[in-house]
Amino acid sequence: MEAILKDPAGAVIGLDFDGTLSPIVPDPDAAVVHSEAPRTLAELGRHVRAVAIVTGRPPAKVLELGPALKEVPGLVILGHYGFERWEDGRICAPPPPAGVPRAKAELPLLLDSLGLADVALEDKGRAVAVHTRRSADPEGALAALREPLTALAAKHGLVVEPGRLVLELRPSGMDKGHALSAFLAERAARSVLFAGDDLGDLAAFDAVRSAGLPGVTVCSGSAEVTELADRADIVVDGPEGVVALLRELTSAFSRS
Ligand SMILES: O=P(O)(O)OC[C@H]1O[C@H](O[C@H]2O[C@H](CO)[C@@H](O)[C@H](O)[C@H]2O)[C@H](O)[C@@H](O)[C@@H]1O
Repeated sequence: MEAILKDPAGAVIGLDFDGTLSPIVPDPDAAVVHSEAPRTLAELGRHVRAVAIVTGRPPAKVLELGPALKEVPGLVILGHYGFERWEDGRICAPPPPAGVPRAKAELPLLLDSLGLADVALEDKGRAVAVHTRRSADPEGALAALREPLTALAAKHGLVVEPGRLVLELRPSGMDKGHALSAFLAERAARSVLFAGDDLGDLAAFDAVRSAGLPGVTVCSGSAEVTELADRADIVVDGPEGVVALLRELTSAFSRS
């Protein structure tokens, strides 16, 4: 953190969305960005080299759940684990893989055969997520789904990305670590801070460690995922704690 405080103009700040900038809620479509996050990111952005949201969500969805983020100067959203990028009001995205609609078409029958009709599907375009948060037995449903979804993903050239009571079928070849590393190089970062809450953020933590730069990893803590806290430099209390930390950083930059 010392390097970031000394030289904010060289710092890149990477932030996950769900569970980090947006509190976890039962319905993925009902998630909203923390009310103070857009203003905080705008203020932070005035001091640092770049602020990027690095998320498993499509960028368009992030902007739907946090419309005020569109007004944050210079903000970049690396969505779908880095496959899609939003910047300056434009989305850059390669064509979605054919395996996703094929896997999605097979899901209802598979879920039915497993007796798991109460799980929720999230069509993400470039991926499809199976959520168990609102099931009668969320952990049991997740365990029952792991093997059949892995087989379905393999059949259609996809991989399974595990998350908070969710298993997502998505294309391989990209993760938050690759996305963050490429962004650090692009911006010639001199230091980096990344905050996340979920298993998909571990790749970004690894990218911070291997960047060859002074780096800070922040865990947006929850009782649901403990792996990140063990590997983080700083643990804060959920999105409220993340926003408070970013505010403190901005105040420190303003004072110096
Ligand atoms: O990379 P992220 O920004 O953390 O996105 C990861 C997944 O987040 C979303 O699911 C999670 O948040 C939901 C809303 O709070 C919650 O209902 C769900 O249980 C969580 O797993 C999102 O729906 C997924 O598409 C993202 O991949």
